[in-house]
Amino acid sequence: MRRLVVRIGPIRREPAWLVVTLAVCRVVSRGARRLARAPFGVLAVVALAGWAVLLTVYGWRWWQLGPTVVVVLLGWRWLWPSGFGRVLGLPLRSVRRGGRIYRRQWSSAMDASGLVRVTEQARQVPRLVRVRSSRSVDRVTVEMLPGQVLDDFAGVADRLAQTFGALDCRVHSVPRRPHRLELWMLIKEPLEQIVEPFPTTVDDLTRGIPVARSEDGQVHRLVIVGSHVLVVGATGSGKGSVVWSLLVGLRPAITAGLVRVWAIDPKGGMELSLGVGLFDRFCHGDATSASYEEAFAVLLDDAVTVMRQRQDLLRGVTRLHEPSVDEPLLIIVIDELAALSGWVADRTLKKRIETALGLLLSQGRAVGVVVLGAVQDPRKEVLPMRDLFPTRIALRVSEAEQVGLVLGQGARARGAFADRIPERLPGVGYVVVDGIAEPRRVRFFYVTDDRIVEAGRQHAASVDASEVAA
Ligand SMILES: Nc1ncnc2c1ncn2[C@@H]1O[C@H](COP(=O)(O)OP(=O)(O)OP(=O)(O)O)[C@@H](O)[C@H]1O
Repeated sequence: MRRLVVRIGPIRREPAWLVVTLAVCRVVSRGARRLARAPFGVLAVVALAGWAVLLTVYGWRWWQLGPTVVVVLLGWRWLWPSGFGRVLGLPLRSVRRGGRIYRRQWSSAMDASGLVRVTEQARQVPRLVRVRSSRSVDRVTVEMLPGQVLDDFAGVADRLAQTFGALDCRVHSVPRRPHRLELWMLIKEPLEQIVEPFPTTVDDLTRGIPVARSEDGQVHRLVIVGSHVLVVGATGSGKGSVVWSLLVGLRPAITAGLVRVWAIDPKGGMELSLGVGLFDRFCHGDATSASYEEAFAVLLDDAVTVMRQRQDLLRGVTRLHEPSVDEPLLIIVIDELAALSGWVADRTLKKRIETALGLLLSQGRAVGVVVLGAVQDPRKEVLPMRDLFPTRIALRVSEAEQVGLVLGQGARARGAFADRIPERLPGVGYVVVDGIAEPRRVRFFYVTDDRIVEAGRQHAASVDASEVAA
């Protein structure tokens, strides 16, 4: 008798009963975990069980079960729509879209995109593992064939999007699963809505400050400890929202004395002055200074001095500084980097600024002196040290070539189309962190002027209160 077997990927073959049992166990345990996180879901199950007991005691009627379930589900959906969506709505949507759209066309879509391997013995198709849908994105997990890499899929992302009727397709690696990847099929623009800032705590300094929402609806965190951050974007692309999402999110750590901010605003203080309450030092040009670039050079030289002192202190003790009240993380915020590197007319000053910046960018992060810089134009003659920033963010840029200059060669081929971000979506951009293959598309928080001022006020009030207490 022939045994029924199910193909699992290109290599393994397992009996069907084992695959089905494992799948059922996975669905039940996932459902139970989701339910445990949804109080109304637990309540609904308890209510249904109670009702069933009552019906049994007073005479069980099968037809009564249907209306009971409907009433409970409607009540749940009405009273707690988000929990209902998470526990029931989205899993059902995942099953429906997974079956109707992806599984049905999978094999032919892989074929049409050149991802199928045909040998004399077999025709090997990358395996569709599962589909998880949110309202705007379908995350399709795929097991690649031996020898395939993420770039093979990234190269045909446009074709895959077109085949499955998505607006766009992004390819992401799966942590700790080198054989798998995720295709994020965008059903509708997930970053259309403005994102309100999230509250932060001191602990977020090490976990990463929440600064944005990513396409799958998750909060995106930016780790500034041990990393310089470069923000590039055309005028009006929302560079300010990146800077302020981070600085306002850092407010608890600033108040706790774990972070100090020195800010340089070459645009005469127009960009950063609202947050002056959060800064330890604030340096900007004005009409009365003959050469305000000199002031920028002094600030950068002082930062280099702090860096040197830290190096003496930490040499032989640790390779990565941990922020403390005695030795806080020092963040140098520079609103327009080009004004410091490319546009300085005085040659001596230009050299001095470039030397200080180069030293900070090449040696500062290990000892807790980091740079957060924004710039409109990423070309080498304007920003010679752009490669020294481990975290790079490209908001809307004007030309396709600029994407590679900011995010690294190949980033655009992996789906970072920063040149295609529409003007109506300021604050949307791609983030690349050294060591992580693919860029993430996110929308940064919309931080109003009032919030920035409020953050400065909160900081000042806490400092005053602690001084009075002392
Ligand atoms: N994350 C965001 N969400 C929604 N709107 C935003 C966001 N960021 C910025 N905006 C809006 O976009 C406009 C331009 O923003 P911003 O001034 O930060 O751009 P910029 O890149 O700093 O421009 P410039 O280089 O000219 O200073 C502002 O009107 C702002 O309200």
